[in-house]
Amino acid sequence: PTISIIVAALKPNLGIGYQGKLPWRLRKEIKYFKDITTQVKNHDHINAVIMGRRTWDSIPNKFKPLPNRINVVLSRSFKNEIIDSNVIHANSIDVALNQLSNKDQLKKSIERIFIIGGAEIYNELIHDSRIDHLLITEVENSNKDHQVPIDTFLNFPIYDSNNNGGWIKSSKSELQEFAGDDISIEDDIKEGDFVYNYTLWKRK
Ligand SMILES: NC(=O)C1=CN([C@@H]2O[C@H](COP(=O)(O)OP(=O)(O)OC[C@H]3O[C@@H](n4cnc5c(N)ncnc54)[C@H](OP(=O)(O)O)[C@@H]3O)[C@@H](O)[C@H]2O)C=CC1
Ligand SMILES: CCc1nc(N)nc(N)c1C#CCc1cc(OC)cc(-c2ccc3c(c2)OCO3)c1
Repeated sequence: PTISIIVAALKPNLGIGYQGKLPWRLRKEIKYFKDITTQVKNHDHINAVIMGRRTWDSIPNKFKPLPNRINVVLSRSFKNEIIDSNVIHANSIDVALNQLSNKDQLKKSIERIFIIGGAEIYNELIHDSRIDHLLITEVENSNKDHQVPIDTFLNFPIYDSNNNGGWIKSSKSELQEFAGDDISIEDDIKEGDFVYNYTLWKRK
């Protein structure tokens, strides 16, 4: 299965969190995240989401485990175990990927794997050659008089003019193809002071 990082980040500094939570509540963005991480082409398959322990802790209980997806939580103090049919604990990304490839212990085979945060996980895995795609929701603040409190940032090389870490932004039609026709990819979505766009990045 392909492995994609999926993240919503405030330009230009790529802020992604504040005091352990999301810095914003973007209704349509949450639906996009749910749809794109849940949707499978083959209904005998299921997708997996991999997240750091702090992100797991920060998701409100009523929303976790994220439904219709295998939830893998990473912690260095976890034993590697299957908690229930949809929750797996792992103490490294390698163990997590091995558990997901172990067909006989999973009811359905995995179609896509999404790395869903947070900062520590993103900033480690952006350098991992196993990551195939970046799905970045580029968020901008349209109200110059309103500062957005942020304390957590991505360290992604992709916007550096010279090297951009070998990543290149795909066209909107390539993103639409990745998402499939059931997911509408709107441009310049406005919610409150925020304007945001969904983007797909591939390796050169
Ligand atoms: N804007 C967005 O799209 C998103 C933003 N966020 C934000 O990110 C922030 C959380 O990020 P952050 O605090 O960095 O925490 P993370 O969610 O990245 O979790 C960090 C924890 O994951 C475990 N971990 C990290 N690397 C490894 C590894 N290689 N192997 C095993 N376990 C590992 C450790 O757990 P342990 O300490 O137990 O060993 C570590 O403390 C929050 O503000 C959240 O809202 C999160 C998701 C999406
Ligand atoms: C949903 C935000 C998001 N967008 C994108 N583009 N990529 C991501 N990786 C994420 C994420 C995430 C993890 C997360 C963190 C969180 O608080 C820190 C809450 C949720 C969350 C997950 C499901 C929800 C929901 C919130 O509200 C309604 O349903 C989900």
